[in-house]
Amino acid sequence: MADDYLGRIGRLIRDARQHRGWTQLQLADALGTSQSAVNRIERGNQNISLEMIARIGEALDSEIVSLGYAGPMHLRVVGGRRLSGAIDVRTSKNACVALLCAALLNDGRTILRSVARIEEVYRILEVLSSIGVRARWVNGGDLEIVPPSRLELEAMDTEAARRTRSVIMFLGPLMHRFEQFTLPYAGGCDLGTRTVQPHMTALRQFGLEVAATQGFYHAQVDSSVSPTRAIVLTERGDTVTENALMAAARHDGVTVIRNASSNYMVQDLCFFLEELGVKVEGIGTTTLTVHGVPVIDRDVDYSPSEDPVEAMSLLAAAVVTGSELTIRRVPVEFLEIELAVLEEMGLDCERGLEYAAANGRTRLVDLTVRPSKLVSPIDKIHPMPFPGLNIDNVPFFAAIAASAQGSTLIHDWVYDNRAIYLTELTRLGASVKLLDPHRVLVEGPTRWRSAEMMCPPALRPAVVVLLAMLAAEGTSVLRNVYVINRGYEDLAERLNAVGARIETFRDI
Ligand SMILES: CC(=O)N[C@H]1[C@@H](OP(=O)(O)OP(=O)(O)OC[C@H]2O[C@@H](n3ccc(=O)[nH]c3=O)[C@H](O)[C@@H]2O)O[C@H](CO)[C@@H](O)[C@@H]1O
Ligand SMILES: C=C(OP(=O)(O)O)C(=O)O
Repeated sequence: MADDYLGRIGRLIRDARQHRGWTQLQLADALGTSQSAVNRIERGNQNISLEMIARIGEALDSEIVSLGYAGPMHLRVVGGRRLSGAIDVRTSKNACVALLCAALLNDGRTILRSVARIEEVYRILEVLSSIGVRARWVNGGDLEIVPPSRLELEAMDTEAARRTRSVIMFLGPLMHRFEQFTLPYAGGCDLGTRTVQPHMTALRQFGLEVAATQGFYHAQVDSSVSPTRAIVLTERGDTVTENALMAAARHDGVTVIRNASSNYMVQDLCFFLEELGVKVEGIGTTTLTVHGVPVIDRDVDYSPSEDPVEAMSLLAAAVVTGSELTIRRVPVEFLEIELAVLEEMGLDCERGLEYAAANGRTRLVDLTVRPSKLVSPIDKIHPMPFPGLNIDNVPFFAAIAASAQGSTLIHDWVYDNRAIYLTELTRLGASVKLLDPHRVLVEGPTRWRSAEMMCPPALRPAVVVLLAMLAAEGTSVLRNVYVINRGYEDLAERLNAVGARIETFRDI
């Protein structure tokens, strides 16, 4: 009976794969497994988990194989366990999505190496595929992107586009291809108001005018307009800097961008533009000078760098569980302030020798974190644009502060809502008092207790809750973790490999 069941599922998978026109190897690549494993699955010779069936369904875009509707994913966490061993940091969501948008600048073939397999990337891939871009996984984890001679913008998958904030970065590349186009409003984490006005102000100097009506941006480009002086960004934002860079990349002339973000994803984009033949001066500073190239048609390979925010998340996992854990491939330049603050709080951690990331530019270290008696910092924790403490790392300080002796003031001036979500930690036993929408006071240390709860609708606070569950004795349940999968690849499996016990389950 069981064999028959496996055989039937195998045949369904084979049919769906053939329908998609994929080889077994292509499916294996998409799943990060071997061709022989796919062969065994298709012949019914392999036990297959519900999770794997859901992944195959997603990869093949087949409702049959996903057993109808694969519902939201949840996590069951058996907490109170120490982590140990070593875990690698993967490539960053924020660089990967920017580079996928930047691939639209190139008429040639772009290969991005070891791209994070995360929902945010999947959404951008869905948008790219819907407009005719050939985007496919190759070599197990690389992405090959080849734009068609004409993008079919009218066919855009607007539902996928609305689920990400990153689609706003289509503005810069599309300006070079169309005099008129329409994009849906950008989504992303629910963090309160996130204006796109700085994007419009910057791109206006390249002739872009945007009218926003009924959920869409209607863009109009006057190609006779070009910047007559330096573009001064009204905010030192990451994606606005990336949009200005992409507009400048194919602008026939030299563009100076001031008040630019020099954050990690912006640096990755600059390195990629250099591969495309666009000279960028001032990388790592707040003034970027871009020597544009009107036509870019190159076959290029680029390796996005490791994610500093994932590194911070893993470090926080070690701290809250009182573990000794080595976090490998940490992009240390983008974690310097965080480490300095943590060392002041008493964190025992050791850095190995620096080595270069696969892009040859970003500096990495392996970092070993040891169980430490932490005390609260004297000054408040607050973010600043790079090289300040990373805005996306602030939430992790809530979990760390809850593990430290004393009270810590966390001031997230950037986002309207993110600090509010940190109060969810009280359900797991922490003392987190909301002073106003931007400030929380955390009193530690905490005796964590298990709980069952929904994910807050924001990526970093959701991961912070998961980390607290790892620390809490007993079994916790975290429901609807799409928001975590938006930015982290196989987080549960990878934490399990260093000693966590997290089970994934779905409503079917
Ligand atoms: C895809 C991507 O790369 N997303 C990142 C990017 O989003 P992104 O670049 O889209 O960030 P936003 O433009 O939303 O800026 C974040 C917030 O910071 C405020 N702000 C920003 C800069 C500044 O100089 N002054 C200021 O007030 C903005 O008004 C906004 O409220 O940057 C954010 C801030 O680092 C990160 O949280 C996101 O993970
Ligand atoms: C806020 C974040 O992402 P996004 O800009 O994609 O919403 C984040 O990465 O924490």
